[in-house]
Amino acid sequence: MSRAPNASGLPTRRAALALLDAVLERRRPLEEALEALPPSLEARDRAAAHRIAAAVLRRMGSLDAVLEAFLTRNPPPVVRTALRMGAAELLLLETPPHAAVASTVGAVPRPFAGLVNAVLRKVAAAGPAALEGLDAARLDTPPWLWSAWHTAYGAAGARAIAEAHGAPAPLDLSHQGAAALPEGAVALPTGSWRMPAGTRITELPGFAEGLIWAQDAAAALPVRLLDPKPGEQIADLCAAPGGKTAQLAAAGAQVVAVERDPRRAARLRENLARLQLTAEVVEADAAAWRPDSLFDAVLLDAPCTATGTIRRHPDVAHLKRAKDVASAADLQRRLIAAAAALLKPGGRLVFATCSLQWEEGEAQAERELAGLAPRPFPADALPGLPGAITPEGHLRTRPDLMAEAGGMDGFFAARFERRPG
Ligand SMILES: C[S@@+](CC[C@H](N)C(=O)[O-])C[C@H]1O[C@@H](n2cnc3c(N)ncnc32)[C@H](O)[C@@H]1O
Repeated sequence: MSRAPNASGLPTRRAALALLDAVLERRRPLEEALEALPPSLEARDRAAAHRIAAAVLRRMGSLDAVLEAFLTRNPPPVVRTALRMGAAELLLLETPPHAAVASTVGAVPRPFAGLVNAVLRKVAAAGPAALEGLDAARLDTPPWLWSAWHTAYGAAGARAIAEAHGAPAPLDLSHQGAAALPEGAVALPTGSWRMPAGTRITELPGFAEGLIWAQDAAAALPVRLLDPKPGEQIADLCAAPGGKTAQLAAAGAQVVAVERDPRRAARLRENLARLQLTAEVVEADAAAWRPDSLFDAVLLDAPCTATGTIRRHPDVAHLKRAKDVASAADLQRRLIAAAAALLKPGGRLVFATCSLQWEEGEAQAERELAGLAPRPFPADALPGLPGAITPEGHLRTRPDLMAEAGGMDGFFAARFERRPG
C-alpha cells in the first residue's frame, strides 16, 4: 500500500510538476524524467513525486472529468498539471486535504495560486465520491488505443485491458540457484514469484546475493518457451536491461547479448555482474550485426510501442501515437530478417514484443517470416497458464490475464525454425 507523500512537501510537488511537464509537454519517458531530477532531492521526495506523477498519468481522463466541473475556462498547462496532481492526491492517494492543497498551491506560479486553491478546495469537498459513476476505463484510455484493442480483442477484451490498467503492477521476480521465496511472495504457476506493488527489490533477501531479478511474469515466458539447453549457442537480440539474457545464461546457454544503446548495454553488464552470470555483450545494431558463426537459437525481444506495459509505465499511454505502431512494426520486420540470417539450419527463433497491438504481434507472425517455418507452441506449452497460448500456437498475454492474482504485462511471442539445408 502506498504511503501518503511528505506533508510539508513543496519539493515533492515541484518534482512531480517537473515529471509531468516532461511527459505531457516535452514527450519524454517518465524514467528519463526521474533520472533528470536534481540529485539533491531526497529519496523520499523523489518516490513521492513519482507516485503522484504515476497516479496522474494512470487516471488522467478521470481526473480531468472531475476538474472540468470546477473550471470555467481552459487553464495554462502548468495550472492544469498542478490541478491534476492535487486532484490525484485528494481522490486517489489519500493525502490529507490540507497538505495536498497547500503544497500544490505553493508549487504553481504565484498568479495562479488563488485559482488552484479555489478549485482544489472544491475537489477536496467533493471527495473520492466525485469519481463514482465515471467510466474510468474509457476515460483513462487514449481513444486510438481503445479502438485498436476493440478491434483486436472485442468490446469486453478492450474494457478488461483498460480496467487492468487502473492499478499499479505487482513486483514479479525471476530467480536462480538457492533463492528462497521471500516472505509475503506468491509463487505463480508460471514459475515467477510475486510481491505486492511498491515492494523494493533491493530490500529483499537474495537481491544482494544476485539470486533474484525484477521481471514481469509475462516477460519471463518467451525464454521459457524458447527452452534453452545447457551449452547451446544463443543470440539475445535487443537485450538490455537483460532480464531475458539472465534467464538464458542461468539455463546454461552460451549467450551473446546484442544491444545498440551504450548506456543500456552498460546496465546490462552491471545486471549480469550482480547476478554472477556470464554473457558476451556486443554493442551493435542487431539489424546490421554479422557475427562469424551461426546460432542454435535466437531470441528477438524487439523494440515496440510497449503498450503491454502501461500498468507499469503509465506514461506509455500518453507518449505513443497510432503512427508509432506502424514504424515499430517496420523496424521489427527488419530485425526479424536479420535474426533469421543468424540461425543454423534447424535453429529456432522466438520473436517477442511487449505490445498489445496486433501489428506488432499476431500480424508479424501471420506473414511469411523471412523464409522461416512456423513452429507453433503446443497448447500445453505453459501448464500454469493454459489461456496464454492462442489457437494459432502463439503466446498472447494481456494485463487482465490472471487478473485475480494481479494480472501480467501484455506480451506476444511466436516461434519459427530455419528450414534444414
Ligand atoms: C524491449 S527492450 C528489451 C528488453 C530485454 N530483452 C530484457 O528482457 O530485459 C528493447 C531493447 O532493444 C534495444 N534496441 C532497439 N533497437 C535495437 C537495435 N536495432 N539493435 C539492438 N538493440 C536495439 C533498446 O535499446 C532496448 O534496450
